[in-house]
Amino acid sequence: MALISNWQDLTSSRAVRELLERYGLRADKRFGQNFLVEAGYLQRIVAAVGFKPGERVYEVGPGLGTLTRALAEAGAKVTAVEMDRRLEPVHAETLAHLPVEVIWGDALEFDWRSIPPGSLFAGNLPYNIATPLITKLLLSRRFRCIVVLVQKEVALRMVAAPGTPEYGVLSLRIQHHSQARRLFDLPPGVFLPPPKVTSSLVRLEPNANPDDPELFRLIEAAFAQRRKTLSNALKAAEYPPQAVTAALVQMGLPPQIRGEALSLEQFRTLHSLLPR
Ligand SMILES: C[S@@+](CC[C@H](N)C(=O)[O-])C[C@H]1O[C@@H](n2cnc3c(N)ncnc32)[C@H](O)[C@@H]1O
Repeated sequence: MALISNWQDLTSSRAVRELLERYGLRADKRFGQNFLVEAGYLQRIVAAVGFKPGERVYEVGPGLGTLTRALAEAGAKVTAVEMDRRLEPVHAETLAHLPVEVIWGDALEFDWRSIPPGSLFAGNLPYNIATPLITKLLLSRRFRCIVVLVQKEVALRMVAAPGTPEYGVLSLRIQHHSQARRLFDLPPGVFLPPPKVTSSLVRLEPNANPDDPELFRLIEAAFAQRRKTLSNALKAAEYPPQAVTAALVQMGLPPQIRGEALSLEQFRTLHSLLPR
């Protein structure tokens, strides 16, 4: 049986099945393990990161090391955070002699503020941690580019415009901290095992905006009860109703407007008009 000697060796279902079998492993659902097994998509992900030769890329969830290896063979140094320790002996084969450092642990617990500003990120993210992880990456303010493979439904929420069903707190969080683009979709069949849903690649270019907890308290209150008017939703969260009404008038917005109709800019204005 051939050992893994380049990244293409990891890009077929058969090779990945053999590799798992050889190490007595099964993809573990609890860790969101769906391994990417299609070379063309991997190349497009590597290209989307846009690193210079020798630059470091931070990755979460290297899994068998497929994307990790593709990044390293394309000239990146990689620091990857992986939670599933069972993969350690696999990496000894798949990532041998490459400029890759693996940190074992939960990516949600990792101190992303400890890495240099202007860093790059790439990851085929486990579905269950995608949203909190992306939020943490943005709040760290350490990245100039973040490329993530997520469920299409999450990608649509990330890039949604006001007034659409997908628009919500995540869309506004992403917009506050970055410019986001959904680059392309990946069908379930390019993963092993195939997930139930389509995935999408999203590229974020973070800006320098710090967190604004008070603005996001307002936004969360506005979306806590989506079907209510903005005024009622904010009243329920104990914002002073008269001040909200006056602010809406000043902004030229109808009293019955719902939170989902407001852009980030409008939420910022509303926030500035309400008493602290
Ligand atoms: C969707 S797989 C991606 C594997 C590989 N990068 C690929 O593209 O084939 C997600 C990976 O994240 C790892 N993982 C799950 N939860 C994690 C966590 N909280 N912190 C770090 N890694 C995690 C899983 O063990 C798995 O290797």
